[in-house]
Amino acid sequence: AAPTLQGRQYGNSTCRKTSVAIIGAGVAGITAAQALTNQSISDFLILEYNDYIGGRMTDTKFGEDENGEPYTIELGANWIQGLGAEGGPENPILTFSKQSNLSNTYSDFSSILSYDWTGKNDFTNIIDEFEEYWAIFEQDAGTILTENLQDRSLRAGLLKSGWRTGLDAHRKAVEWWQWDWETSQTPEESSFVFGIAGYNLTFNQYSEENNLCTDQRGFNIWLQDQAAKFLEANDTRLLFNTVVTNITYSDTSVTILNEDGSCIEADYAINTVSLGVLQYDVIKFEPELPDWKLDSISTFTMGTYTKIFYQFNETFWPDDTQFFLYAHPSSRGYYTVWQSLSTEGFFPGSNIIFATLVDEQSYRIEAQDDETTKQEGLAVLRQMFPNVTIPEPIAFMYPRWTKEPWSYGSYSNWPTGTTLEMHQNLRANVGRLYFAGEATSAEYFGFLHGAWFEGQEAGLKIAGMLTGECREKESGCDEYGRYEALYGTTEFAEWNAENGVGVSPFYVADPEEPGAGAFNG
Ligand SMILES: Cc1cc2nc3c(=O)[nH]c(=O)nc-3n(C[C@H](O)[C@H](O)[C@H](O)COP(=O)(O)OP(=O)(O)OC[C@H]3O[C@@H](n4cnc5c(N)ncnc54)[C@H](O)[C@@H]3O)c2cc1C
Repeated sequence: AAPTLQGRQYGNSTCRKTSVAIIGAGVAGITAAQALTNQSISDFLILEYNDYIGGRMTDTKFGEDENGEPYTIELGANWIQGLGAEGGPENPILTFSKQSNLSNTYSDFSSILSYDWTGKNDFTNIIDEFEEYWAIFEQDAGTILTENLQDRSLRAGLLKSGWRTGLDAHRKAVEWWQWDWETSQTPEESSFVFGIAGYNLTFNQYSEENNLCTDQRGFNIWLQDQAAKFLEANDTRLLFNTVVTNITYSDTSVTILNEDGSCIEADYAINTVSLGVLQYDVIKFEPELPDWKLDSISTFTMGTYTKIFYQFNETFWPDDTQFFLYAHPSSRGYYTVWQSLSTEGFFPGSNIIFATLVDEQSYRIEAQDDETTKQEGLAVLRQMFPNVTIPEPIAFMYPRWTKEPWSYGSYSNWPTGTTLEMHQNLRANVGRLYFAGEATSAEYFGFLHGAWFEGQEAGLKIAGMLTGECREKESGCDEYGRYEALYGTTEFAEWNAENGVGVSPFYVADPEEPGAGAFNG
């Protein structure tokens, strides 16, 4: 039966009681629970939509090996990004991966060949060229940051540095490989300052190295192993297949209603659902979330990153190369990056290769059937390798991240003109309801380690408030800071003729009052 609100008994003894309710068993939810456990708080419940620990770190079985066994492939997060260098911190995801003996292989981005509609065509020199511009626009972003100048789009930053694609398909492909492939959005859609800062905080602070998980237990095994340190098998505090539909919050408690009619009454709650889930209004909040919260939820963006997997009966591409860059003559981002798994260190002999599409291209293929997409990719491969007779694949699949009701997209991004204050409002609690996850990380949005640190911080803050003992030194154990009004730079009085606006933007022509709209007399 469809769940209704009628069976709801808030504050009534039929609600299960707990100190802390955690919504989501992804990275942030598990680390929040671990932080609570480490502060001796064991009275929590984790409510999870799916039936596994991992959230957007999720895998599936695909194709088959020579023994007829399927491969485990990652549909979501796949890399440990920014491993860490000597003298600097180690990425916590690497630390946990080591504890789980996770199989992973270094992604060598210089192992790349380039192609276009004519077949093989070496334009990899443009990659080096782009990196020279990077050194310039990175400096510009730093100046904007330190001097509190106005943010602009990454596109504006690129143009200012002198980088141009014009209509050149090869330059567009290189730009896509260097930017969109990482952030899942275009330079037009991305903040210049926070895009570059986010990049540096991961790849300069840790290192530029990325390792791809090839573990046949699935990437999320490391998170399951961490969870097993404080959750028992079939722990009754972990509720799978539990879909939260309503949250009632106040300064004294949080009550949560689930789709199955059950309810939870908690002293505190941590909501770790994705920004996409928040944007789709899946969960009804009571009272309605305040304006400053709704503004931040609607400002930050959720990108989509789609991996399209093909298995063939042979490896017809060079099996010593990891990446294949393809420039389509007119469509930017059209099957631009292909990644071989049939390569030493990955799944050699698997004959598996996958393409990545993001953003508008992802939305386009999510709206069409599998067969159409399969044929599009095959047509691209046939352009890339004109001398090979490319057969139909023996296995094919791709996920539709934008349509997943527990994710609605892949990971977040900062649009042009955002501020740290606007972002802080995404992190800030409302009453006793807290928020954590990849998107609430100002430092590492979009990454596993971002979710990790944010879950930990929310858990520690709440533990501090419950026990009166603060472990969270830097940001404190009270509520998150918030900014209820965020002002721009242009005062209303500056809307005047001197600045080029001689007519009031609120003026509507009125025959009774001719000329009434003019400013300044
Ligand atoms: C395609 C893709 C590729 C990526 N690649 C990388 C990568 O290579 N490296 C990297 O570091 N990061 C990568 N990421 C990002 C990384 O996966 C995320 O940053 C991270 O997993 C987010 O963790 P989280 O805990 O914030 O959110 P989630 O993992 O989304 O956890 C939230 C949990 O809440 C649950 N939930 C949602 N709605 C409800 C509800 N109504 N009721 C109950 N439960 C609910 C969800 O099922 C989920 O388990 C990638 C993501 C995607 C999708």
